[in-house]
Amino acid sequence: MGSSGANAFKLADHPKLPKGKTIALIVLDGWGEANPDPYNCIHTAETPTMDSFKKTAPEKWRLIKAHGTAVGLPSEDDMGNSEVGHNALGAGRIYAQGAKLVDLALESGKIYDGEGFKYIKQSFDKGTLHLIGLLSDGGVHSRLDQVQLLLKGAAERGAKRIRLHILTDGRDVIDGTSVGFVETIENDLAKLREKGVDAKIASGGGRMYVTMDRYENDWSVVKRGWDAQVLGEAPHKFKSAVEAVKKLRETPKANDQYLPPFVIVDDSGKAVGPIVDGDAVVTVNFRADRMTMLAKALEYEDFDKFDRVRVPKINYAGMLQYDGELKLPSHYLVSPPEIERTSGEYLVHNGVKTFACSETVKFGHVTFFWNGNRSGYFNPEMEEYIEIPSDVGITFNVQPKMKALEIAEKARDAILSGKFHQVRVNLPNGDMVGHTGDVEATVVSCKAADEAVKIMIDAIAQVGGIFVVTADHGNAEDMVKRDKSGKPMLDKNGNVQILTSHTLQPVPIAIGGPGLAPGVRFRSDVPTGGLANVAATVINLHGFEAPSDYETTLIEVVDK
Ligand SMILES: O=C(O)[C@@H](CO)OP(=O)(O)O
Ligand SMILES: [Mn+2]
Ligand SMILES: [Mn+2]
Repeated sequence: MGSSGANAFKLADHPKLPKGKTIALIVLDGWGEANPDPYNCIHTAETPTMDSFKKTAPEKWRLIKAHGTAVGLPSEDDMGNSEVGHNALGAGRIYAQGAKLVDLALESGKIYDGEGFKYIKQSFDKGTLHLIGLLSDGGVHSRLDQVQLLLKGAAERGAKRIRLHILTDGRDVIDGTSVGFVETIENDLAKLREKGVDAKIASGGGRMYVTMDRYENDWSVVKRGWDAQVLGEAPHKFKSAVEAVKKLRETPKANDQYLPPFVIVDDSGKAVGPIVDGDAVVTVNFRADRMTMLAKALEYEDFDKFDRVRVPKINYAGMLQYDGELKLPSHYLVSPPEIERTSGEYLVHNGVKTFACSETVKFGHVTFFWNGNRSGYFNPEMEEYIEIPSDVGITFNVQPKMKALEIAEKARDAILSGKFHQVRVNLPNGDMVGHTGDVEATVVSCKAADEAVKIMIDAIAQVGGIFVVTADHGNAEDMVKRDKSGKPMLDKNGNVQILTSHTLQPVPIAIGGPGLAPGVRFRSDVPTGGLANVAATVINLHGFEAPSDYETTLIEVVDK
């Protein structure tokens, strides 16, 4: 099909469901379902609105899968995340995602035959190959084994001088694991050196403080990385990265996510790996949101977000292309999934006016990811997207309510305005505060999210509309690392190991509201339904049949 005119997007009328209802489509970020437990912050928190759905209308409440192959990830051990979750929610189909595509390209060796690798290879003779990215096996933004394979593959194909610029994690993996990951990669580099490749770690820093900001929330994060990676300047200088990470973790409250930037220096105190003219650079994260800002800094000639001081002439490629619309970066090692004909695009072609809103840290989730990794509007006459500025310079346990109230109020106004048929929001609380590992703050955050849901549901009641409340993956419902039997695991000091990452849990979906036609309920014959089934469901509730290649709808209409 593709974009052969509006007709290609025409949807058939739903045989039973009416058009024109206002639908609030609410995504609670990081809100999974798990057994009651002291580390289940959603259970601990007062969440009367979310609880009421299950209690009062069990035939309109169910769980759906939000991790692993149900969202296009390599295996059932892969926790869900926002990118794949919102892609599935918006696109209604399951696409092999970045992690999987990179695995396949590395396994087959095709990664080395592509245009992107040939492009960076031009620098191997005279220049240095720099790899910049998240160093962990979290599998959300990058994966250690992929970096290891790429390192080896590049060395075998002629890279003589390699520098790594690492970002420590602690968000997709347990805090404190950075040391082990750095040791592992140092081993690999030592083996390469034995083979005559000059391979070293050149710089580093914690992902949330250095480089991996998103949606232009705080450019100073990217600047800190630029200074270390490109200019070779950082407040902390060390002889080795293992020493760096160990030392920096000794300061009170140190955390892998927030380690300050450091550079590795030689005996004379000179940085071992600034990026200079003639070098090649690969950003090794496959996921887009937290690499886009750096990609702009590396690629754009006109750039005014911070003073780059020196802009080296480099051959730069992303692991993937991070933004298909902006064609950013223009060179990449693996082609991203081609997500097209998303529900958002169908709806604008069928007269459904859409409003989308979140705060900065999740704004791209309900727009860019939702629309298949596409920036901007399909049709500005039919859509309005509102971004509420997120707090900057704090960790979100300090303000766990975040902007939930503001998002809900904007959505409420949009619902009451009568201008929109779909009002879509993401409430970040469970996820963003869950990632801090602060259990008490996460409880507060979940309550705030629940209150926000109530505001929107009340507005829907006023206009006779419909609500669909769901989530993109788990996080706040389980805040502790568990052994196989489910018991919390302890570290060597006897403290429980706090889980800052997402989970493998399913997420709830609830539908309701006075506009929901009588007889609508969840089908019982889609037991393995997942996030990708939501798009067809919502399209039905707007009064249309879903495209035939979409994952099936979760609802049926029984005669009443
Ligand atoms: O913060 C992020 O980048 C990820 C975790 O790595 O979370 P989410 O997928 O919820 O955006
Ligand atoms: Mn999320
Ligand atoms: Mn998250």
